[in-house]
Amino acid sequence: MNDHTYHVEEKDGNRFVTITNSSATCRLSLFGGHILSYIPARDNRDRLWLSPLAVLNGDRPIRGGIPLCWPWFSDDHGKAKGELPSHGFLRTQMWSIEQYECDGALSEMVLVPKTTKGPGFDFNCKVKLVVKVGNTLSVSLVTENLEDEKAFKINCALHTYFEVSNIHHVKLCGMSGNYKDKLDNWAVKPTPVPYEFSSETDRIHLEAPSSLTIEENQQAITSIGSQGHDSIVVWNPWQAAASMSDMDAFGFKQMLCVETALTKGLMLQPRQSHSLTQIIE
Ligand SMILES: O=P(O)(O)OC[C@H]1O[C@@H](O)[C@H](O)[C@@H](O)[C@@H]1O
Repeated sequence: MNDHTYHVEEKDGNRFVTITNSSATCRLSLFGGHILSYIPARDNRDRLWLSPLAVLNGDRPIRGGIPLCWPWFSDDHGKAKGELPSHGFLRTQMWSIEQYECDGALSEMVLVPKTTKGPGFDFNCKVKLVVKVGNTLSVSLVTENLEDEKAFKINCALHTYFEVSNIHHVKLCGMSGNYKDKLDNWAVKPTPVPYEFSSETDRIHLEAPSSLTIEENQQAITSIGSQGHDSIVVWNPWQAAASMSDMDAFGFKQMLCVETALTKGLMLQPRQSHSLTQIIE
């Protein structure tokens, strides 16, 4: 492997791509178009958390990294809960590489899913994931409406699991306004100040800051830029991790999901395109 290429490895019916350049290494799974790790060369520290129990063979969505939610978020698909897959169907299909470029320090890969149609969504559109690996990791989920006359509604999210050393010492900085609390029947509550974590957390923040920072022990460890979103989702399962088969009971201590999301329903007009971007520094 040289600095200007990427490497593909086949394992357990899945294909894994490693992009390496002078700035960073990024590993992704073609099942789900799913980024698994992002390690800048300057400090060799993975910014993403991947569950040691994650299932990577395509049997189920991958726990950790950057799952892609599309064309709906969570169970907001208009049908009874469980009738359609939570977070949509992009994260459970094979993707392929459409384009790749690298100048030695910055690599850009474009991936496309096998299909954009599935139960619950039957519109003509193009979806692509644009991954830029350099001193920052930039991920854009782009949706283009290819219908001649029909508009359609989408929600989506870059459901990123950030690695932390100990959630008890973590603060999320830069958030304001109200959030809807899924754990309290969607009650609307003010964002806590300081924003710390001591129990299960599942919140849709209704304001959409373009810049957030995860601090640990008063030190900024990861910055999160967001574009094209209307909300930010913050999730940590805490004790509920114990009942998840792909997460160990104490895995919640090492992760925090901060998700750049569209949850309010975006109407995409014919020939219009939308890009949801997260930039990790
Ligand atoms: O287990 P999943 O389907 O990957 O979802 C994980 C979590 O994803 C979050 O985005 C949701 O707000 C939570 O309610 C959900 O539990």
